[in-house]
Amino acid sequence: MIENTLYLKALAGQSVPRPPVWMMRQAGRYLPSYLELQKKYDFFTRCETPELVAEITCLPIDEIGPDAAILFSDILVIPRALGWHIEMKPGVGPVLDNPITSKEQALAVTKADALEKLQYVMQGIRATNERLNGRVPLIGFSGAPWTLLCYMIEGRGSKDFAAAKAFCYEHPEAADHLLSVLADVIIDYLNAQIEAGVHAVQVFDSWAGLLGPDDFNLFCMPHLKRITEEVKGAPVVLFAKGAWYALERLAWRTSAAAISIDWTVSPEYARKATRREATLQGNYDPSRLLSPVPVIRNQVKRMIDRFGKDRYIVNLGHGILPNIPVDHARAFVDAVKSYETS
Ligand SMILES: Cc1c2[nH]c(c1CCC(=O)O)Cc1[nH]c(c(CCC(=O)O)c1C)Cc1[nH]c(c(CCC(=O)O)c1C)Cc1[nH]c(c(C)c1CCC(=O)O)C2
Repeated sequence: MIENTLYLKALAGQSVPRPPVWMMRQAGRYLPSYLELQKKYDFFTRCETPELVAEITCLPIDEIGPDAAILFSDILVIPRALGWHIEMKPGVGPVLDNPITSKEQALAVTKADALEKLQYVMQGIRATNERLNGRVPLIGFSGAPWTLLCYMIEGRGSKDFAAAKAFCYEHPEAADHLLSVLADVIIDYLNAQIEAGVHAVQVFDSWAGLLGPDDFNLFCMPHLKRITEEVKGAPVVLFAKGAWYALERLAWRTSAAAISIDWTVSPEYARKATRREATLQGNYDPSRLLSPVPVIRNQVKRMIDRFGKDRYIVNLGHGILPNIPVDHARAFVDAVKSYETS
């Protein structure tokens, strides 16, 4: 039994006294307690050790108090399970040792034993639920096929992922093969997470907005749609960052329970684009958490007034930044908890 059901109620479209709140990347580098663990263990050791996963996932629950926990892991565990060696370089981000450069390499990718290699995540989920002890629901997640392809071809983070885009435009069949295999793995992976005990899953398509509407239809939409249809037993939330033009499609032509949005669209636009009936999540500008606390409080209140308290999950429009003072993160969450319609 889950004590705090606000997040799950919002996903189910049920009325709530106030909206739930959590923050993307809430278990991360703005927390001094996390930085202590970062010094002791390397990144993928943290991801692969169930006790550390449980401990890190619970840090923000104990210190900040959001209404849901997100499993500590990373989207790049999938390319790792497919055989890529990845290093998380401080100040640089993820670096893959031999990114895909040829059509032949992309066509040779199969799902192989990826799910077996990811079993440590399921162990992490079980350990986390024990530690959470039903206080809040646990969110599982995966990267989306397009965003994972970006890293597998580019080999590292990039402003425009120009090499990944060029590859897809030159070799559309090979790109489609890779995206389809990734979707297969993601479906198995999310279903296994649900079986292990997560209460909802979120699919991060962080680089969707690098594509225009037509290319989004080619490289993102069919796979996101299939994932929402084939992941069973828990609500699926889609976050296609930057793809404001696809809000209507994401809400109504997939089986997603909610759509997460970044801060470049207004609440009014997002509600209108999703015909006012979808559950939306977002969309506070992460940099805005640098504002003075009274400003954060006012902006959160106004944001809830504009979205409405129902069918709404308060969140940031992208991950929390490392330089956010913990007090400001707490003020964001507290502002939602003290929300009253007046
Ligand atoms: C694109 C992406 C990645 N990872 C993720 C995304 C999608 C969300 C987004 O767009 O922000 C998702 C992610 N990564 C991490 C989580 C854990 C749960 C959470 O608190 O949200 C989640 C949900 C831990 C992490 N993943 C990473 C860290 C920081 C490195 C460290 O702690 O040593 C954490 C806490 C490293 C990471 N992982 C990734 C990058 C680009 C980097 C380096 C830059 C950065 O730090 O943001 C890939």
